[in-house]
Formats: sequence, C-alpha cells, structure tokens
Amino acid sequence: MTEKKPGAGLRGQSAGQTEICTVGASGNSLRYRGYAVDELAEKASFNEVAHLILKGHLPNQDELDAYTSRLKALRGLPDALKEVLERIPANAHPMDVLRTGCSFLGNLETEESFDDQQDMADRLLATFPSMITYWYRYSHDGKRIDVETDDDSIGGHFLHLLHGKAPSELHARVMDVSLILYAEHEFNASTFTARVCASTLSDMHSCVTGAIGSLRGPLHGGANEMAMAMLEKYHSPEQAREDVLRKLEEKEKIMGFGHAVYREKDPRNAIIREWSRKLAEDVGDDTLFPVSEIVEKTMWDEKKLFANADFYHASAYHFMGIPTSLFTPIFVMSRVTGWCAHIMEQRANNRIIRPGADYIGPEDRSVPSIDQRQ
Ligand SMILES: CC(=O)SCCNC(=O)CCNC(=O)[C@H](O)C(C)(C)COP(=O)(O)OP(=O)(O)OC[C@H]1O[C@@H](n2cnc3c(N)ncnc32)[C@H](O)[C@@H]1OP(=O)(O)O
Ligand SMILES: O=C([O-])CC(=O)C(=O)O
Repeated sequence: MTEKKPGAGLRGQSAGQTEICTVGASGNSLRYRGYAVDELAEKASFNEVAHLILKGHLPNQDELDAYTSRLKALRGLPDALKEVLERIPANAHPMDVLRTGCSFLGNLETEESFDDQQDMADRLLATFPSMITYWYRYSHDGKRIDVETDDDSIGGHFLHLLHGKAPSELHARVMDVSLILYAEHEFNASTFTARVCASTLSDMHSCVTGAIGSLRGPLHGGANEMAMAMLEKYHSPEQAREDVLRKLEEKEKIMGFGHAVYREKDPRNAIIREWSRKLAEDVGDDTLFPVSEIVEKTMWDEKKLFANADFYHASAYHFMGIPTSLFTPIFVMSRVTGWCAHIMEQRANNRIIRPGADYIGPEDRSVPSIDQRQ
C-alpha cells in the first residue's frame, strides 16, 4: 500500500446529515430510508424504490400505478436532443453520451424554479434509458428507434430498446434488482459531487451532469466495465487464478473489489451474484461464472478483499447480452434517483459546501525577478 497523506479522501469523516440512506451503520448493512436493501430487492420493484427514494415513502398500489404511468409518459426525447445524440460518434464513451445528453436536456427543459425539482428528477429518470439506447442504436445499427415502449419497468424498457424486443421475465427481473441495488449509497463520490454543486444553488441538470462525470471513473461506477474487461480474458478458472495472483504480486488493482466504507463485505454482492448464477444456468455458461467465482475466492484468500456491487454485475449484464460499454450508464439510470434525492435534501437545508484545507506548501516568500528563477 502506498502511504497516503493524513486526511486523504476525507475517509471516515462525516460531511453532513442525511435521511435517505445508511451505509454500514450496523456492520455491512445498507438501508434506504430504513428498509434493508436485501428486503427491497426481494419484495419491491425499482419503480417502488425510486418512489421511496425520491418521494420519501414506499407507494401504495394507487401511487405506484400513477408513478409507473407517469414515468412511462416521460420517456420521449425532444427532436433537438435526438439530433445532438446522432452527432456523437459510435466510438464515444457512453458515459460521455449521457453527460452530454443530461447537459443538453438542461438547455431545452431548464429548471427555472426549485418548485419543479420533483418533475426534473422524474424526467431524468425516465429519459436516461431512452437517451443511451437512442444514441447506441443510431450510432451502431444506423436505426432511429422509437423510444416509447409500453414496458412498465425501466430495466425492461432499456433491454427492449437495446435488443429491439421485449425481454424475458428473468432478464426484466434481474435488471429491476440491479437498478434497486445501485439506486442509492449515501455520500459516495458521485452523490457528493451532486451535493457540492447543489450547495451553490445550481440547477438539477448541472448537479447530475457533474455526478455522471464522477461516476465514470474506474474507482467508482466504471469498475463494472473494468471487471468485465479482465474477466473476459480468462478461458478457465486456473488461468484466472494465476493471473490474479500475478496482478496482486505486481500491486495491480483488481476492479470490482474493496470498498471505502464496508470492511468485510458489500451486502449487494451476494444478491447480484445469485442472479448472475441463475443467468449463467439460463445461458448454459461454464466459463464466465466459474472464472468470476475463482477470482472472488482468490481475492479473499490472498488479500481479504471482497467483491463489491460492481463485480458480479459484470457477468450478469454480459449474460443478458448488454455490451460492456453500457454497464456504467445502467448505473446512471439507477443512481439518478439517489442523486436527485440528495440534491433536494441539500437544498432543503442548504449552506454552501466549502471545507477548509491544511496547508502543507512552502513558507511565505517573495516573488524573485525572472532572471533569478531556476
Ligand atoms: C459501486 C462502487 O463504486 S464500489 C467501488 C468500485 N471500485 C472498484 O472496484 C475499484 C477497485 N477498488 C478500489 O480501488 C478501492 O478499494 C476503493 C476505491 C473502492 C476504496 O478505496 P480506499 O477507501 O482507499 O480503500 P482501502 O483504504 O480499503 O484500501 C487500502 C489498500 O487496499 C488495497 N486495495 C483496495 N482495493 C483493492 C483492489 N481492488 N485491488 C487490489 N488492492 C486493493 C490497496 O493496497 C489499497 O491501497 P492503495 O489505494 O494505496 O492502492
Ligand atoms: O459508496 C461508495 O463509495 C461507492 C459505492 O459503493 C456506491 O456508490 O454504490
């Protein structure tokens, strides 16, 4: 481990209060507004969880029906946004596409007043799957797709647009669970980015655009893509184990492992691993899932490092035929709920976020003339 200067990463320091989520409050727990993520992933849909996070409570049946209809009605993209998406090249990173899409939508549907914040959040939640698949299908298949499907779930809608046909029940459920697992995680880097931006009283699209930029990095949301890039190189568990040992010997980071807050396990891992196992059976996989398992075991045996939420998302998404470059955009489609809830919470009790710093640079000195400088 490289020695970090004291205070690096603000690790372990509280940076404010929240009612939305607790991470690791009791051991390795994760709760959204008091509900354990395991229970939500078993008993709820992502639309219910989005309602919980954004509106503050689990919806009753009437509220859920109304919310589902509302989100479905908000899926369309303005023509000007479609034109912009069509100009983004096929080799662009899909996270850059969403960053641009979010920012451009902010020009067309600007948040004029914070009274509109719930509408802004719903619109972003409804349009991210449309934006990413519209661009992907146009740039890769030359097709201008109709982004308004009749699927109730956001995950099912995304798979429908991506593959041009309604997903199986299994795939729609896995996507729904995946979106539940990724929805919210307290003061993680992207959410904190959104809150810092919100604290200047900026608009919702600016806050979310910044958050997308933070999520893109391989130490955060980008890890699911990096994990897949590693896993797909292995043809057998033996080869995977040997290569991971070599990487550890060479002090390489293994993406999809470790966490800034959890110390023993990430509670989301067991859930997505189980769904990945089901998908592996469904497609008759005998390589990727066993390879993932041996990497997980080797990391634990050698380093006591556990798989985080990102690791088995790689194989799960792959089994559903999702291109690797779209993995992190799916995270955006989900985490936008958490981001927007935090932006609203920040606004409700706002003071500009402006921490201090411990200065460790040179003592005071005077400016030498240019011929005296080295
Ligand atoms: C949904 C999410 O965003 S979950 C996070 C997704 N990110 C990843 O999977 C990227 C890989 N993991 C990591 O880089 C880190 O574990 C992070 C960024 C998640 C957490 O970082 P930190 O809080 O600094 O980690 P922590 O203090 O526990 O790690 C200490 C040391 O453990 C080791 N370590 C931690 N994670 C790993 C890993 N994945 N592979 C190898 N060694 C690791 C390193 O030696 C690290 O020291 P270094 O930063 O000097 O290299
Ligand atoms: O909390 C974190 O640092 C990263 C994480 O797991 C998430 O954002 O889901």
